[in-house]
Amino acid sequence: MMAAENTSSNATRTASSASGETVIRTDRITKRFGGLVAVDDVDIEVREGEIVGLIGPNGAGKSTLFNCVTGSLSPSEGSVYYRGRDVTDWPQHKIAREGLVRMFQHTRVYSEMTILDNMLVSADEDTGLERVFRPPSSAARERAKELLQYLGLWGLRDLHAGRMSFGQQKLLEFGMALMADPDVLLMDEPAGGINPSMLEQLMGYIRDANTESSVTIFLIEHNMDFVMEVSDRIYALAHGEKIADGTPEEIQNDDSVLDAYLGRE
Ligand SMILES: Nc1ncnc2c1ncn2[C@@H]1O[C@H](COP(=O)(O)OP(=O)(O)OP(=O)(O)O)[C@@H](O)[C@H]1O
Repeated sequence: MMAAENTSSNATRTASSASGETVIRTDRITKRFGGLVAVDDVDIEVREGEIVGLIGPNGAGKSTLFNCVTGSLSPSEGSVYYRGRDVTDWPQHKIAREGLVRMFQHTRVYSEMTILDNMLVSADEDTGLERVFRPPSSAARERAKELLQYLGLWGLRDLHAGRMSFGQQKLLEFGMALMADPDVLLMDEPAGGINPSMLEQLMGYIRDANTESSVTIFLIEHNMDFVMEVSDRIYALAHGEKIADGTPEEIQNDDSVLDAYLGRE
């Protein structure tokens, strides 16, 4: 019912993803830093084919929850499941090998390398130093070319990444993430610092990755217009606790979400 009031593409995705297998699940995750409870007893679930948003005021615990899911932090309590397997104590690189790729708020492109080389070192072919010393396969080169053309960056391929604009670097980082052929992509504020004209473009790329390359997407976002438009479902955190989850429309009308953003207790 709610989904039908969204855009038609959103409604279609919501309908098709509802039956999807659970890809990520957290079971009562708590993360403490000393006396501070950054994430407090949080259950979330991301299903195959969904775009799921994670919102909340500054310090709500969003990045900490992401870090627990990707294995860069160990939760103090609770469990993380990836496709039904308990991965709570798995190191980050082992979870990443299962296809869970993380993008960061601040771009992590290699600024002294060309755009094309940034793409090639991101191919999902080798690990560690092998990536640097082994020449990329022709398949990786082909894929890099295809993605750079798609992202409008092929003409700039020989430019050092450090010379690109911030928005272009974010696009490059998105391309690098796709080179790893992700199963699930966790994006930390994809719209942050992007100019308005690039936002639509970025949303299109995220949707294409989801619909055409079957990438399940879980994203943290402060830009409300963006997260409401792109997400099938949204979780809201405040003070480490899950305060709401639902369709974008449900979240927009949720009193506890409004209270959290307005600072009302
Ligand atoms: N490594 C750490 N050590 C101590 N405290 C931390 C650490 N990481 C996060 N915190 C604290 O945990 C709380 C949650 O932080 P977190 O970065 O997860 O929030 P967030 O919702 O991602 O915030 P923002 O939107 O500002 O990025 C904050 O009070 C933060 O100061």
